[in-house]
Amino acid sequence: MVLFERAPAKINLSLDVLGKRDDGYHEVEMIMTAVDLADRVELYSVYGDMIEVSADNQYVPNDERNLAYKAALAFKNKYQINYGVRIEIEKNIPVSAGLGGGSSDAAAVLRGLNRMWSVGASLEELAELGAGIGSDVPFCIYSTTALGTGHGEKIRELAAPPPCFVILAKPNIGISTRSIFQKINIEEIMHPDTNEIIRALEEKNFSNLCANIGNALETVTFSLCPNVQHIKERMVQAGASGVLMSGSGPTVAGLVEHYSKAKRIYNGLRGFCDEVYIVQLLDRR
Ligand SMILES: C[C@@](CO)(OP(=O)(O)O)[C@H](O)COP(=O)(O)OP(=O)(O)OC[C@H]1O[C@@H](n2ccc(N)nc2=O)[C@H](O)[C@@H]1O
Ligand SMILES: Nc1ncnc2c1ncn2[C@@H]1O[C@H](COP(=O)(O)OP(=O)(O)O)[C@@H](O)[C@H]1O
Repeated sequence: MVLFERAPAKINLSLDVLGKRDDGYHEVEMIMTAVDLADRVELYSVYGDMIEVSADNQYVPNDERNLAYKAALAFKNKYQINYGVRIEIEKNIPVSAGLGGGSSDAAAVLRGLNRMWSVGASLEELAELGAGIGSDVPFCIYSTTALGTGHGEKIRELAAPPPCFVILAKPNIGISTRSIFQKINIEEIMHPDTNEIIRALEEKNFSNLCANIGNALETVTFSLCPNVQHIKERMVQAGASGVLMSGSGPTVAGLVEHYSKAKRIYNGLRGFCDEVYIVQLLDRR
């Protein structure tokens, strides 16, 4: 048997850090929404009790370090499944980019194995299981628009953003989420107004949304990688209505209402930045 799952990337519309916790994580408040740039995850049932994983990207490990492997192992343990699975991942989401690609692959494996082995777990149960794999996995189980609290794993669905185009620009550097969190100085960071963003989503007010989006981790990533700040400034100058870094970076996301403007900004950034995409939001509620 073979089945496939789409694993969409996410962007942050906000990311606020409220404080450091005793378990080493940071208490966050962040709004995320899924976009239509996605990995393709194929699941093959195989004889025996093995988990095999392969991804067509040199930066992604093809062993038990792969988040998709971890998801399959967690699923088999939780539901006491003795079957084997081969996971093949077509990577389209840039790696270590702040776009949640690995987390989305893990979430896709949980959803897919739930179908393949007819376990009948609810999405809430899969999200709870996913929280043990990574902070972003619960969001990726739903891949809509949501507020993430705790260390990001507590998910509350929000109203969908107004339809828009998003330019994603990723410079050729990978960012370690852990190292960015380690360097935060809580006294120095900016705090986006999460409630204003939620209100803008509820009112489908594009300009208020763009005026309020923001990411507390930008200060840290910009100081380590000034190129990320340059890309943000270029997008603002080029006329994007709202611009912020996604997650811990280095991808910068620019929001615009019309495709023609997205295309102009895209053309201006290519040649200056290695990977540039125009994507749309997945959440069309
Ligand atoms: C900050 C976000 C925003 O989406 O960054 P990106 O990965 O997208 O850049 C995510 O929540 C990341 O989630 P994820 O990539 O799953 O990270 P995890 O494996 O849970 O955490 C990696 C490491 O980052 C630090 N960490 C992560 C989340 C958090 N709320 N506080 C932290 O301090 C911890 O040191 C942790 O060991
Ligand atoms: N299936 C996977 N896809 C991408 N990266 C993975 C995967 N499994 C493990 N990783 C590792 O996880 C790290 C973060 O990857 P990724 O999820 O792309 O970053 P981010 O959370 O910044 O979007 C990388 O070091 C990568 O090698």
